[in-house]
Amino acid sequence: MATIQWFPGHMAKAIRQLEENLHVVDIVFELVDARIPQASRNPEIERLIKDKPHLMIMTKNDLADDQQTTSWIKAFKAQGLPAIAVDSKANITTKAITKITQSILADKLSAELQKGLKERPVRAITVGIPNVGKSTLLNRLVNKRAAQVGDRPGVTKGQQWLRSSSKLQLLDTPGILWPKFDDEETGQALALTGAIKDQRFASDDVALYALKFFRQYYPTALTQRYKLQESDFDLSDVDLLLKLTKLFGMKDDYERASDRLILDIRKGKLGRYTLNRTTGDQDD
Ligand SMILES: Nc1nc2c(ncn2[C@@H]2O[C@H](COP(=O)(O)OP(=O)(O)OP(=O)(O)O)[C@@H](O)[C@H]2O)c(=O)[nH]1
Repeated sequence: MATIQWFPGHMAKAIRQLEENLHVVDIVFELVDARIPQASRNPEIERLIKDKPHLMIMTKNDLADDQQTTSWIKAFKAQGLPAIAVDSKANITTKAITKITQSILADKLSAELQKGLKERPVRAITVGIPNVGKSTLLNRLVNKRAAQVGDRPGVTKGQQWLRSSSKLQLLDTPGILWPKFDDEETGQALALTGAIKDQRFASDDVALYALKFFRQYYPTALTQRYKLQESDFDLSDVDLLLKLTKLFGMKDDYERASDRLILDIRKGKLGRYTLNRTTGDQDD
């Protein structure tokens, strides 16, 4: 399997900037892809954030398996991490995030009021791996008519606070983390969802991973989409990929067929799915 080349210089700079920005925010919005809540998490994040209040935002929830999302929210909560799942394209997202943020910070905010301080907006930064949906969420959260609220002390030069509402402001520059994968499955899950650039992986490897996974967890989605027979499930993953290649009219070009399968899955044509399963929770 190809290994991602993260340039140490870029990584160090991103971390430095994140550490600087952490001083000026009340809360960190850590974004993970709801289809891969584990693979899209950077394991260093907790160390970087330290004691800062922290909200897990599971993006692309419209593409993920609802039951799994519910289990993941519970699992995060059990680790002391409040979590919410969102579709950044939906209007209700802003309200839901503002509400949960206010409840996480309720004690801090009411203590400030009791001290006689003025009511103020909460300040947040979004962080997450490339392609997880940081810009899309930021655009959803920000009231574009009155977006910029100007430079404030402490913010890295050139950065701005963006106003979401009277209750919430966001740093315009998200913190970029990198995915880390020491095992093949994590890499394949990242590749299948499009979190990693395609050319880094052999598409047939990713397609075989996808077939194995869908056969186990969403067999009906697979049979219905490609009009497979139940007996096709007796085939090995490789033979099933070859069968799909024929069904797609691609003769023996299994690489092209792999690309097509991957694209179908990414676009949600096989329905909603979650690749990282919470333990002890199987459906189908
Ligand atoms: N279906 C769905 N797609 C989403 C959602 N959020 C983001 N996307 C899509 O995911 C892709 C990546 O979103 P971006 O907002 O550009 O991600 P990013 O984290 O800012 O990416 P980088 O700039 O690479 O760090 C885009 O094609 C978005 O349309 C969501 O909630 N649901």
